[in-house]
Amino acid sequence: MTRTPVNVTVTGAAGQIGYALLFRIASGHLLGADVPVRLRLLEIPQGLKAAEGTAMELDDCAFPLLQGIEITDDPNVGFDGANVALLVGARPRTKGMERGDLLEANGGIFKPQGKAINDHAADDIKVLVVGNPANTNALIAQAAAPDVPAERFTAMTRLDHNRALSQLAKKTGAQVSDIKKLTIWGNHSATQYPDIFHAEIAGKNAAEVVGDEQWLADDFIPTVAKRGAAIIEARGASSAASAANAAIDHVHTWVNGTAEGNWTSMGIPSDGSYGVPEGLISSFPVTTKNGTYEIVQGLDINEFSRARIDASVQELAEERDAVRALGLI
Ligand SMILES: NC(=O)C1=CN([C@@H]2O[C@H](COP(=O)(O)OP(=O)(O)OC[C@H]3O[C@@H](n4cnc5c(N)ncnc54)[C@H](O)[C@@H]3O)[C@@H](O)[C@H]2O)C=CC1
Ligand SMILES: O=C([O-])CC(=O)C(=O)O
Repeated sequence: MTRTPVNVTVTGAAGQIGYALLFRIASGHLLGADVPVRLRLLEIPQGLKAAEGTAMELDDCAFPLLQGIEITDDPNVGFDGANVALLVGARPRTKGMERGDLLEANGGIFKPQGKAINDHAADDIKVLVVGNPANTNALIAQAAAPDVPAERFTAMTRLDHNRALSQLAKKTGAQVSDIKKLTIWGNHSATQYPDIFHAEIAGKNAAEVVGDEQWLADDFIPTVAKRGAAIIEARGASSAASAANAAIDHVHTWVNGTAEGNWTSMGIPSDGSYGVPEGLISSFPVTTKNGTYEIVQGLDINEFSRARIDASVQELAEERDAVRALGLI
């Protein structure tokens, strides 16, 4: 194997998403079947023992691509030389709790991690924040890393994107692989807006194929937006395997590119496109190529969509103002 190993840091490695994520990173699903990886598992002291157990299991898989595992509770060590950082460790939302409640508890985690990324990560660092509230946690980490290009901090809305693909496929009888150009706008929260007006199903406009605005408003959008809560209700724990899968998809697409004629959804710092205030980390339709991404421009936003995008962006602005008031950004 001639390629240089890529250093991948995973925080919250001993948690349920970590357990579903690490084996897929080590087996080549994150970066590619020919890319060796070195894993850094960052945990809090109480999580170290369980992380060691997971590392033992990773050893026991004898993954040919896995060139080392290091476990630490020190962010300065955890992010040293990191090329990819998956910030998963956070306090998960429990029954009846909204994401806003989590802002303060999680702010204390993401500020020091952002600083450690600033001081120690590799120059090409790419950051995906999974831990909720993901968009605003990404903003906190980014604000603490002024030397890292702002666009390297992203938040995960790929799970929402995948959920929307699946719901739309079910409704129309299409295969997921027939659906292209679906978009999640805004926050990874109940205000998010899954938009099918530009989506295509086997080349036909998805909104026209569905032809049922009431289903969109009263069924599709709330089902996708509240899926996280529905999983918690059913499982007694928040989404784990599907979240890990979406994290793999997010980074894989960022690094390896979107297919011609398609796009994906990522929470990224706004450049002001589509009226989203600059700097907010909001989900947009993006294409990716050679490890960079671009917002898809020039989409017509109808009234139905405009109101929903604005509502989610308003929530992001409120979260930003709240963490600003707490001195976290
Ligand atoms: N963006 C998205 O689509 C989704 C986000 N999530 C979020 O992902 C996060 C993780 O979820 P789970 O793995 O289920 O939680 P979990 O509670 O099973 O694991 C979290 C782990 O993070 C660790 N941790 C806490 N603070 C840390 C710190 N400062 N540094 C390093 N590790 C730390 C804990 O010790 C624990 O092992 C939650 O915030 C959850 O809400 C979950 C599903 C989807
Ligand atoms: O709702 C939660 O807390 C977990 C989550 O983000 C999701 O499943 O989308």
